[in-house]
Amino acid sequence: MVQIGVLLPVSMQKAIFSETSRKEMEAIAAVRWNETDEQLTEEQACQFLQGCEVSVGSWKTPKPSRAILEACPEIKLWEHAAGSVKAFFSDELQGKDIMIASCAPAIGRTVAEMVLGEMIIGLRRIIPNAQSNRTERRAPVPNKLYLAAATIGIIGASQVGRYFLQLVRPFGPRVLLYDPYITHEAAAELGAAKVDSLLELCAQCDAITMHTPMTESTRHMMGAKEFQTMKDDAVFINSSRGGCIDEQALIAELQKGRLFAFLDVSDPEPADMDNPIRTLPNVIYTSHLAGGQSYHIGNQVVEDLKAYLSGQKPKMVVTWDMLDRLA
Ligand SMILES: NC(=O)C1=CN([C@@H]2O[C@H](COP(=O)(O)OP(=O)(O)OC[C@H]3O[C@@H](n4cnc5c(N)ncnc54)[C@H](O)[C@@H]3O)[C@@H](O)[C@H]2O)C=CC1
Ligand SMILES: O=C(O)C(=O)CO
Repeated sequence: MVQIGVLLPVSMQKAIFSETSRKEMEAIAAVRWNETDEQLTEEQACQFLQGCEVSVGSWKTPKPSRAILEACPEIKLWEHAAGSVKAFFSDELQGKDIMIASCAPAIGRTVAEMVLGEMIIGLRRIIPNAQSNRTERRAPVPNKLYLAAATIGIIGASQVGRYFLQLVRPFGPRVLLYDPYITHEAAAELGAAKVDSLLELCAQCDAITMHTPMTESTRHMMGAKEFQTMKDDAVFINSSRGGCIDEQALIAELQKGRLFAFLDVSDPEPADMDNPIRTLPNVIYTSHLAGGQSYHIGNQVVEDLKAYLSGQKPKMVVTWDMLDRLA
């Protein structure tokens, strides 16, 4: 039986593996579980992974370093029980015969669910109304929008963006998509209309959600011009990376009371204590909790292992050529 080493600390194992997925994994492989809640050192990981063909790690475990791969030459698959794996691709990995799989698809579902909730809450003006009801006997019912009547915009046809599209489609909004790497036809198949200009998306949408990776081309892509072009009272949601937006430019618009923002990320992260996104009434700032840990991740780990053991590829194998477009 193939030997699998699960480097994850016990608390994370509990958060992502249900009893069922744990048993499923034990039925298909000889699983060595890390029995501590400590973050293993690279040296401990080298010991732990002796004889293993698959390693299951995350951010709270050592990365697939040259030292580990040389000490444990049987390792062929490094399963990352989390999202972005870009940081793994250092020169250390060049020439190493290892497949790196990411659980970004599983995390995407969790993020998309939160974005859907935020968009509904934002469009219905639930938060300002409830805030006013703290001091007013009956705060006026504001002009609010239902999803079916709204035009919404997605920046980045990413996995999160696509899951979000799946979730939101039944509500019937008009959906615009901005992503230079997708064709108009592919966008239409997803149920969205591709726009070629970000400003056009900003001008037309009642709510915009951002799902790009942090790259050279996305740094501050939502800047002063874009935020100023957004409609009054539009909702802006960022659960991607803080650096994808010019936070100061957004704050300037928020201070005019024009927009309502949900920010799950900031730049830097966490935001400084005196950052206005913590106190402005028209911002909900959360501490990078959209993805989190869920059974979706453990389920994907098991599915990926099954695929690997039957000679197929895990759901998302990340290769060098994908990195400049990836989160
Ligand atoms: N808040 C949280 O807990 C989480 C945040 N994230 C973040 O969400 C974002 C999306 O993640 P995934 O869905 O995994 O991304 P992904 O890697 O699946 O997709 C990235 C998408 O961005 C598009 N893109 C690249 N450059 C672009 C540009 N200049 N303009 C427009 N689109 C561009 C690509 O074509 C691709 O469709 C990432 O920043 C990721 O780090 C992901 C998971 C959890
Ligand atoms: O996977 C990611 O990119 C995350 O932000 C995890 O929360």
